[in-house]
Amino acid sequence: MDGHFVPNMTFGAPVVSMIRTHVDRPKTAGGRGTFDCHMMIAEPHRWVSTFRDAGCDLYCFHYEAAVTSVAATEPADKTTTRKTSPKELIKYIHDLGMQAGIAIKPDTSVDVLWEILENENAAERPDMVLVMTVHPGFGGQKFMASELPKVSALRKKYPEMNIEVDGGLGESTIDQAADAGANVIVAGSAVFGAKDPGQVINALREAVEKRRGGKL
Ligand SMILES: O=C(CO)[C@@H](O)[C@H](O)COP(=O)(O)O
Repeated sequence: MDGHFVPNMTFGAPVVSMIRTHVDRPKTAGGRGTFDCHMMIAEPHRWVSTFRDAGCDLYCFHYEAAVTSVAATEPADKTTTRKTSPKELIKYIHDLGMQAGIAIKPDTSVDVLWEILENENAAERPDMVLVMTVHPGFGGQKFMASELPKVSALRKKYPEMNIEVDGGLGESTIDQAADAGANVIVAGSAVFGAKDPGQVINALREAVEKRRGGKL
């Protein structure tokens, strides 16, 4: 969170880099975990290489930020090329060796994603879609079930794609999200506020696995 795209600020690349030293690389690379960096920031093209170098595995940017990036001035960091369209940005993220995610806010229609997902060039297609189930900016908000039809529509067209939900997820809301087809779950308050975080994580994982025949 950068205080521009959303009205709040959180940690940046140096913190990601420090945490990375305590967490193995992705399972696919023999490690324990994937660093999925949800970039709630304006001008997401400017930070791709910085977060790659910090240890990010999946760089997830907001559709709204990519399409509204202004091209009037050069980026301060001239080592990165300005990328304004989602498909260019996805290719750039892939070129730098990361997976690419694209996120939409509650006010954004899922229809903006079809053209991006149907791109014939795999390098320009996202590996994951994130459907926000709160307005981004703050943890601890109420889950918006109104966003789940977007998840269902995506799952119907893309049975195997990673579909993430974020905001207000916990044991009381996971069934709705999993029923709609979400298989990547972000939970802040429910996990960090729990007496037994591991138990909550297991419950969320099991709810998804149950719907997906044992696979996330
Ligand atoms: O960053 C955001 C929203 O901006 C989310 O990732 C929340 O932080 C998730 O937290 P909870 O809604 O689970 O408390």
